[in-house]
Amino acid sequence: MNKQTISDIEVDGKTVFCRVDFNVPMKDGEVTDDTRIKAALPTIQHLTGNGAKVILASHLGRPKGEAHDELRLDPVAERLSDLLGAEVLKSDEVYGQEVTKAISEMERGKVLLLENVRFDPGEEKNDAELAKHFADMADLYVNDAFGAAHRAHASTAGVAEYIPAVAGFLMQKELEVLGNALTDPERPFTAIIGGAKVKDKIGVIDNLLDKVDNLIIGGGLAYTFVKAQGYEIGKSLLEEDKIDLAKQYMEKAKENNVNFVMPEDVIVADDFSEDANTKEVSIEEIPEDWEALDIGPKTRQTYADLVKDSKLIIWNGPMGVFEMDTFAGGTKAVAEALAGTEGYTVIGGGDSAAAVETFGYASDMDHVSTGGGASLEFMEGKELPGVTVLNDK
Ligand SMILES: Nc1ncnc2c1ncn2[C@@H]1O[C@H](COP(=O)(O)OP(=O)(O)O)[C@@H](O)[C@H]1O
Ligand SMILES: O=C(OP(=O)(O)O)[C@H](O)COP(=O)(O)O
Repeated sequence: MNKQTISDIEVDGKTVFCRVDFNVPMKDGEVTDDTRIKAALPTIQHLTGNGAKVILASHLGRPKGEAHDELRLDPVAERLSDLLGAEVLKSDEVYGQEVTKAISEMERGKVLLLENVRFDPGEEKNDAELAKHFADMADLYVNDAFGAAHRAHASTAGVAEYIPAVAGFLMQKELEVLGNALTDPERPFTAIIGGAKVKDKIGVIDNLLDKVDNLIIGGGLAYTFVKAQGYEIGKSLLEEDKIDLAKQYMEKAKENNVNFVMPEDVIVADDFSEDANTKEVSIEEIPEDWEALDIGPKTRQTYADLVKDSKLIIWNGPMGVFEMDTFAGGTKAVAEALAGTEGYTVIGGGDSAAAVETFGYASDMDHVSTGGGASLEFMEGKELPGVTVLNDK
């Protein structure tokens, strides 16, 4: 990586403003999944262990510049404290006198978590005043918030204008794993793209067609491609204005000698519900009033075989409506294949990560990215503002 990291810089005696992505799922005031908090621990422990005062900043949800009690970071501070086995100070302010006082009274090796930075209207506007307030608190900026690296906000980008700025370990790992996968891939290289966000993912497909050996399409995304091939898809998910693009991509796949793999059979349902009537049909036979909500058994086998024979597999987006047991089989089969392959496996995207977690395969994956939107934009070849602002090596 051509950006400086915390390994390149002395932190002893420094006050560090460290942006993390603690945008974690919560229910009734409790953190329900602490993956993102755990992922930031190596950076936090490196800083505290090497004599820095650590100021942590994160967003939670989308409060749009106003304080909302249910989006305060107190439960996150509590969980972080449990994980660190050490006290975590928590401020109710994003910046200001209370914060300044807490920092000046803090000992080295201690951690202070600021309030949800999106309570301040300047955060998402990348307001220079707010960025200066952040920079004034510290000697060094560390960005470890890979999940928010595609946002140009005051705490993810603006602050880096004023003090030295380096990447944390999580940021470094995410960029290296995803970067290596894309720039110097082991082959056969297979990408599996599914889910429902056709608009968001179509750009990734374009970029991946220049890099992969196999491009496997599943989930709701598949049916725009099936339609583009001239088959009827009943009431399955369709992005009408992307049909021409889908055709272009299938052409591009041929030109680039990419094995473009689509479902050959599917599970169709007469209703979008768990107890709908279902049947297995070939892709040419989707009935008019039915919708395809999962890939069928032959397709699962084909996809699993390709995964088994690949050296590198990137997976983004479930193969079916996996939240309903009736349509979870395809996603489960692909997750199982990834868990069993000897190839290197990379999972990106909130729902795919949740699926491997739900099915108990998370620990069998080589890398489960903490960024959904961020990993997609990275794979699309877009610049991530939260990375661009960091100091070059
Ligand atoms: N055949 C399908 N029809 C409709 N929705 C689908 C289908 N297959 C998957 N989905 C839905 O796609 C959603 C996930 O899509 P997406 O957000 O693009 O994935 P990710 O978060 O992994 O990037 C899930 O809620 C799932 O129910
Ligand atoms: O959860 C996040 O994005 P993700 O769901 O795409 O991984 C990040 O914390 C970014 O949050 P945002 O999309 O509100 O800027």
